[in-house]
Amino acid sequence: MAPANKSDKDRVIIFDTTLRDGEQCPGATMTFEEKLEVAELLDDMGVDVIEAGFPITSEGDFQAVSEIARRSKTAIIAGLSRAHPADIDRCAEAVKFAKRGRVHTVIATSPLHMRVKLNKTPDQVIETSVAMVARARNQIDDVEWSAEDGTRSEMDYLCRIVEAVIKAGATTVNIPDTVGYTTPDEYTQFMKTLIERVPNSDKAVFSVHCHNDLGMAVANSLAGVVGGARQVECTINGIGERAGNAALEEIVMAINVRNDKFPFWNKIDTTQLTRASKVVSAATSFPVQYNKAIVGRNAFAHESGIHQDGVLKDASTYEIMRPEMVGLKQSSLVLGKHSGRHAFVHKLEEMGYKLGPNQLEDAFTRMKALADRKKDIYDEDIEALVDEEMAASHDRIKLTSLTVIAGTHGPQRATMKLDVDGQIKIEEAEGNGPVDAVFNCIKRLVPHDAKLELYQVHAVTEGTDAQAEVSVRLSQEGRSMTARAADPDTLVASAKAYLGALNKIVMKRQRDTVSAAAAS
Ligand SMILES: CC(=O)SCCNC(=O)CCNC(=O)[C@H](O)C(C)(C)COP(=O)(O)OP(=O)(O)OC[C@H]1O[C@@H](n2cnc3c(N)ncnc32)[C@H](O)[C@@H]1OP(=O)(O)O
Ligand SMILES: CC(C)C(=O)C(=O)O
Ligand SMILES: [Mg+2]
Repeated sequence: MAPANKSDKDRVIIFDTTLRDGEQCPGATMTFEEKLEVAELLDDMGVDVIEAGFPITSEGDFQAVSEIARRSKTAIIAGLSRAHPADIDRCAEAVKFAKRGRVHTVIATSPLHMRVKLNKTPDQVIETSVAMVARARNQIDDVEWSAEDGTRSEMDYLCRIVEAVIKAGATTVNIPDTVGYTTPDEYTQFMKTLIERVPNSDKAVFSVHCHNDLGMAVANSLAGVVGGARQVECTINGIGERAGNAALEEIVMAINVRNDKFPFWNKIDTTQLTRASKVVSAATSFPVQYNKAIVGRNAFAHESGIHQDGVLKDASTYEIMRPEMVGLKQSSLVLGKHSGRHAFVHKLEEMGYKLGPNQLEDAFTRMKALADRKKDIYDEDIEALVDEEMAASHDRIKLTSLTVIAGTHGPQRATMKLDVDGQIKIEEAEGNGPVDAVFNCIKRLVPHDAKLELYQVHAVTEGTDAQAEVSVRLSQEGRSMTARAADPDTLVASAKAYLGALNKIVMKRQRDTVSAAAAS
């Protein structure tokens, strides 16, 4: 039913061709089961017409279209066919199982395509179109006719052929921008002129089908609707021939968000858009570009401090739609080198940390330093960084700097600067490997007889730039102390972990001395 302030004439029929035009692009072929899964999802999310395939293509495509037709709930199931008797019959046979089926027949109408590709005169193309639409209508009530390369066709000729196919029984007339050539104002005018000049245009729904060769598929589709079309052909994630088709999620959200400019309505449940994007991406193995409108992983993510601060104060500062509208739980604040303190504090609070002003400032500085070296900062990185910050706040021995020479030509050599009770000390040491050199350096700087009982390294997150988390256990006089430290540099993490355990030993010894003195 139409929303309160809208009528049926403002309704835009959403025709999804992910399973036909989407699947046509190299590498996007889906299995039978994947096609069924995508079709079910499209049906559930309120797509009006699902173009399930091109039945003459192969036995597999015929079976997929037939099965999708059998399982269809409310959507019309369409199949594509050339303007060829065998194609039409095969298509009608496949979609006949649907509650509502559609035969979609296509033929090119541009001078170039008719002459070079079809080797037919314009009159022959009209004759064939009329015959094929009539043939389809003899088998099914719902017939769509498409003028391939429509936007490069001559207007007078297009008016003639469109009038003829509507007379022959076409219920939908599609004027594709097959090669993504048109522009928004041109396409609005094109559709307007065609609809005005074709005498029986009120007997069919006019449709747009735009390709993205110049990145204008969505803008052109909307412009075509402004020009009078009431069906939009599109695909999930904008997949399709060459640079793709108009993206369904972008069309639908543009109509929802800018209804002042596009005063139309459709039946899509927008909260399923994110899921649909993921299902199609998985089925086709086509990754979704990070900055893809609506469904890209950055579409509702903010890393810049000024933006994060704005979003925390009021999301509408930097978001023109709420993430819940497209099926996301919430927008995300990603920490990185562009982040500010507001977002950092917010993230810490979310993770259950409450730091004092000095600790917070230190942790923030270290997060920035880490972000300069590491591409992605995960919650685990923050956790490692803050835990270490809290543990290190009372340390008597602190690492100031470390340089290690490693490689195939040993011996490995470490140069280390430590702050020991406020005094800066520097030393060099060699070792049997870089870690050994680092630990030998510490022993020179802070002589001790603790034994190394455990040394363990693992990656905190994924990737070659992941932080290394090192655990070190030292034992002295029957007591063991363990410490952990994380850093993108494994040797720095090793030094910090060793010093963490050593600090614990020193602190413990200090506490024991104080309590012994108190007892005597
Ligand atoms: C703009 C679009 O997206 S249109 C849809 C494009 N999609 C596809 O092509 C995917 C499925 N296609 C296929 O599986 C095959 O191309 C088939 C089964 C349709 C045809 O295969 P073949 O018979 O081997 O022909 P082939 O694909 O090599 O050539 C196409 C033939 O169809 C003709 N043709 C092209 N478009 C049409 C049309 N709309 N109506 C009638 N004939 C057409 C061509 O002129 C050519 O005919 P010719 O052999 O007399 O020169
Ligand atoms: C089959 C038609 C509608 C098509 O995909 C195109 O012209 O791009
Ligand atoms: Mg196409």
